Amino acid sequence: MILDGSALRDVLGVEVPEVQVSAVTNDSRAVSPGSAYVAIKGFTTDGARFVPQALEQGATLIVADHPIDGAPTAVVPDTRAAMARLAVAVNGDPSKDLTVYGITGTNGKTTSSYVLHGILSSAYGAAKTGLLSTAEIIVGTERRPAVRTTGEAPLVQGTLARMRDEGVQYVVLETSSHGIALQRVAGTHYAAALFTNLSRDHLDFHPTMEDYYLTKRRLFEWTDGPKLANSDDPYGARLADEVSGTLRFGTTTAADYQAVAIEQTSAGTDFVLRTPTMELPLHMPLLGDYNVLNVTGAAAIALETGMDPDILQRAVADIPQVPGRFERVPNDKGFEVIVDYAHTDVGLAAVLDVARAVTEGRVIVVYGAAGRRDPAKRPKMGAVATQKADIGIITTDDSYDESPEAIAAEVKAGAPDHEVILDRREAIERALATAKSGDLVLIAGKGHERVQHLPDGDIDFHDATVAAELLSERG
Ligand SMILES: CC(=O)N[C@H]1[C@@H](OP(=O)(O)OP(=O)(O)OC[C@H]2O[C@@H](n3ccc(=O)[nH]c3=O)[C@H](O)[C@@H]2O)O[C@H](CO)[C@@H](O)[C@@H]1O[C@H](C)C(=O)N[C@@H](C)C(=O)N[C@H](CCC(=O)O)C(=O)O
Ligand SMILES: Nc1ncnc2c1ncn2[C@@H]1O[C@H](COP(=O)(O)OP(=O)(O)OP(=O)(O)O)[C@@H](O)[C@H]1O
Repeated sequence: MILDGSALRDVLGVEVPEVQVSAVTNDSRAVSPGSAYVAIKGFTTDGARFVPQALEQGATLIVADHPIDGAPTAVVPDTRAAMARLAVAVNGDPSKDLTVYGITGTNGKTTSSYVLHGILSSAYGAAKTGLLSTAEIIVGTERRPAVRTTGEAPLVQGTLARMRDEGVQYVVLETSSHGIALQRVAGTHYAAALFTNLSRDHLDFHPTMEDYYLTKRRLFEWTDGPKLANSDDPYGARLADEVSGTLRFGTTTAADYQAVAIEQTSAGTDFVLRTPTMELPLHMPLLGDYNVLNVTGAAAIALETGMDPDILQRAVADIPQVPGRFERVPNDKGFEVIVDYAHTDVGLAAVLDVARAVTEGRVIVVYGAAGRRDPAKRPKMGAVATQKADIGIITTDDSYDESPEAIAAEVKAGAPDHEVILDRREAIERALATAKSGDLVLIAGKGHERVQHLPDGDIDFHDATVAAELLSERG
């Protein structure tokens, strides 16, 4: 849509010069003629520095929190809020025509999002469904890798508009706390919301756990339709108490949607979903207690938004592999090689429990901790790996500008017996060389990711591909 001066004044609620705007971005490098460039004061730099580039590339309007000499500027009190409002308006408020399911929580967002997307695709057809997630953005049958969990508002609203225009109806929007706090999803109409759990993470961004929780709670405050919270989790139980209309899911009798009679089989997991009105036996191809919770939440939201139970039952049986989540690397060596995205102490503990449950042999884990993020979790990850695996090799995750040696030393503080091999390929190679028939090698931390961020720059690295290469080199 093209917004003229008067439409822009309505959207922004401030004085705007007589200009026309057909797109919006906060990245000067992405400005095309007719764009509004929103100059955001970021955590590392000030977007105002890039106004000359934006103008040179054809920006017709600058949105900033202060007047900018020689540029047609709208001065707003909050640039991120203004960007969200512009992104909604310029894309014709796409979420009002879609059924958007928001999924938030510390662990299990991506898995729950894929599970719900898989269920919706089987029930309503792939062409009718979409997904914005950490791993991929899926529009109908087209898939592409995502850059972050919840992109900036122009990406979110632009993708929702494309979905609307291509006939998609049901959209799963993985919603991170950064996404909520930095207004990346502001103005989105959520038809339903799901909360998986909350544990220590992102404390480099949120000053306290309370702030982290309250940020996630906002998603539930915005949602008019069905809201489901995991009542096995203390924060989920609190959320259900605090936001009226929230239903509970979990494995205890406190839950409105309760998973009972859980049995792991070699082909997956069987359980019965006890709902307020029926008992629905379900079989899913996924392993692990946490996936029972992920599927229970997704199934509950599907039923609460009107899905037929028989259709749901078939859809759950057909849930596809989630990229990088307990992903098997096929091989003929007699041991299992699994890639998993677990990158917190809680996630690592959960996936190591699954690894232990499905193997008769030893569990060998290759793991590390990322740079920039909450350093307090590093020794905790070491302690969890020591407690739950037979052999541990500490390696480099995404260290960004932090020293890989220093991060590994912090992890090792919790795992004094674990060897440190900083080169991730070498660490994986050592684990594969150590494994014997019946063992399970778990490569944890990076899941679906295809790039490793290191102090000297980014390199291509995809755990499943590297493991497959090393396995074939071993003959
Ligand atoms: C803390 C955070 O989220 N930061 C994001 C934020 O950075 P920022 O606001 O500090 O931006 P900045 O780098 O200081 O730059 C200021 C402004 O100048 C602009 N700029 C900059 C350079 C240039 O040449 N031209 C230009 O216009 C930038 O686009 C930005 O608007 O805006 C940038 C542009 O969109 C993001 O790239 C950046 O994500 C960083 C890289 C990041 O790592 N974010 C992570 C923490 C994140 O968002 N994670 C969550 C949660 C994941 C989870 O659940 O685990 C997610 O949703 O992915
Ligand atoms: N419900 C859950 N509870 C605890 N751990 C889980 C749960 N679901 C998945 N996990 C573990 O956490 C890892 C990350 O899962 P997933 O990618 O679904 O979470 P996420 O919330 O999307 O993470 P991120 O926000 O970092 O993208 C998985 O690989 C698995 O090991």
